[in-house]
Amino acid sequence: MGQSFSGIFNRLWGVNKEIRILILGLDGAGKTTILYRLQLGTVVTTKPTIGFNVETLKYNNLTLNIWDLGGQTSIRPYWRCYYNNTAGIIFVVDSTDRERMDVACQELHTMLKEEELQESALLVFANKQDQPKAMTAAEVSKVLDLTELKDRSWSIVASSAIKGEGLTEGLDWLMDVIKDEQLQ
Ligand SMILES: Nc1nc2c(ncn2[C@@H]2O[C@H](COP(=O)(O)OP(=O)(O)OP(=O)(O)O)[C@@H](O)[C@H]2O)c(=O)[nH]1
Ligand SMILES: [Mg+2]
Repeated sequence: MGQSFSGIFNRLWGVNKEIRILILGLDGAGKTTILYRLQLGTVVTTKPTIGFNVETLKYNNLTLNIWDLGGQTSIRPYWRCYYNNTAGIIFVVDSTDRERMDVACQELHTMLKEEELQESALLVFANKQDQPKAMTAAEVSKVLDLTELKDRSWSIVASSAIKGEGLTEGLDWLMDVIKDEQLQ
């Protein structure tokens, strides 16, 4: 009996449901490229984002509202205006940008301290893996201090937005976690 109820809930979860996802990270990390790669399946030519892009993506029976925010230093203070009601955060790192890993780490942990994001799951993309000098996902995980995160579902996935690798895998993980947490 219990099992059949949970089966019904599982199937009903997501019907007409809207899920809010934020894509954050330093400028040039590949956020906008990832957003449109996920939505259109192609690589688009981007300009630095001033403000945000928001797109709707159908994922199974869910509607994902994905907000891609500009990552330049001067606009990072505005990220917090978008935190409310966020189910999942996608934090994108340029894995070749070794000089700014400490800045990425700082921005990530500052953001995760915000009250409004305490319930949000975190997916990190160690992006630009097609580049020979890219740090591995394990190396990025270490410099970002991800193992220090407590009481939060998180994962790091190696990706290349240009080649389209890792993106679906990452999104699948994020949606599974959000579903599990909302069904509890
Ligand atoms: N080689 C490689 N280049 C990438 C990858 N993803 C994005 N880029 C390139 O990196 C540059 C910046 O990408 P954007 O998607 O505009 O970066 P962004 O994070 O949105 O940057 P802001 O809008 O300034 O915050 C572009 O030239 C992209 O083509 C990747 O996986 N591999
Ligand atoms: Mg952008």
